Amino acid sequence: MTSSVQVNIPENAIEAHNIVKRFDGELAVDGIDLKIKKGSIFGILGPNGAGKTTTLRMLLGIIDPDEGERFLLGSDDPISKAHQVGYLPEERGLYQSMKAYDAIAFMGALRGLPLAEGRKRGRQMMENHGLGDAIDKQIRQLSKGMAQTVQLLGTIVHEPDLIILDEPFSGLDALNQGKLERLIRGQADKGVTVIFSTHVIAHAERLCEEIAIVANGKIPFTGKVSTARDRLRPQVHLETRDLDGPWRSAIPTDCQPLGHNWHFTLPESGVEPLLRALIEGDAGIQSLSIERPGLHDAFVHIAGEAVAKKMDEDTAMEGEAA
Ligand SMILES: Nc1ncnc2c1ncn2[C@@H]1O[C@H](COP(=O)(O)OP(=O)(O)OP(=O)(O)O)[C@@H](O)[C@H]1O
Repeated sequence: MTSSVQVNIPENAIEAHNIVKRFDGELAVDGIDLKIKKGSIFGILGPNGAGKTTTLRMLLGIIDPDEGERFLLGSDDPISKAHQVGYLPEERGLYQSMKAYDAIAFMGALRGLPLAEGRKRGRQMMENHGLGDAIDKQIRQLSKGMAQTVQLLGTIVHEPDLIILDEPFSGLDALNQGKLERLIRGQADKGVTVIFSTHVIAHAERLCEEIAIVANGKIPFTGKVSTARDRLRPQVHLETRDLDGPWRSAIPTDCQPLGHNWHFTLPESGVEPLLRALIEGDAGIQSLSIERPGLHDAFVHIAGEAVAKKMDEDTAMEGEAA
């Protein structure tokens, strides 16, 4: 019997220290560090092949890292915590001949929930998620989106403390993606930790307080979405009546107007000195907007153009396939 080490890290659902995984000598995950707070929604963001699934599998204990260590709910033996964890793998699949509510109960039973209780909860959950008409239907009779929702309900039917979802939005239409976002928020509101991987920046931006950006088996950034965005300075878009005047010194010297429009990075001194100079210098402001960069811009800055382009292509390809 192997003994497991319990560490007291109450604030973190997951900790990984320098975990490495090679397949046939090739590095799939190259020394990743992660800390994921309990009760948070955490996004693992990166293009296909970046190492997201391999990382999740190591965190769950489905595969072991070649190097490094990871703790799931405080244990270095993640499998021992399986009853407290819900996992939606990237490969979807349910027994086609099972009734929908039974499929949910079956998944719960695999995580220790008595079948009768799973059936009761399965029926209730389907009602609550607008699938009341499909409760007694076989999986093969459901649409792809409905089957995926049933699988997701089966992932959470045993009321886990930690939910790990691998590309949960893949293959869902916009309506079902919205429903899934609400379900994830609802779980987090109950104090459940939700970790999901995605190659769609918008989902991470809408849902997560914290993210990890994964590129080529490494994590070039992990932390708050707002911290990632703050790595880039806001952009100023200004239209002036005049083209010259004392206010001109407030605009970076290398910025040339396009007609009467100026586009530049907000100077370090911030918004107020700029506004004061424009007003007191009588620039005749026709329009002014100051835009904080979004997560997409931050992603390009952190992961590089090539990785961002690959991720945009993955998203576009999926859109075509859906
Ligand atoms: N079982 C395996 N055997 C060999 N190579 C693997 C195996 N699993 C993953 N890899 C390789 O490891 C790298 C990382 O794959 P991984 O599936 O973790 O990426 P990902 O970011 O989850 O992308 P995707 O969403 O496409 O699965 C890829 O080069 C992949 O081909």
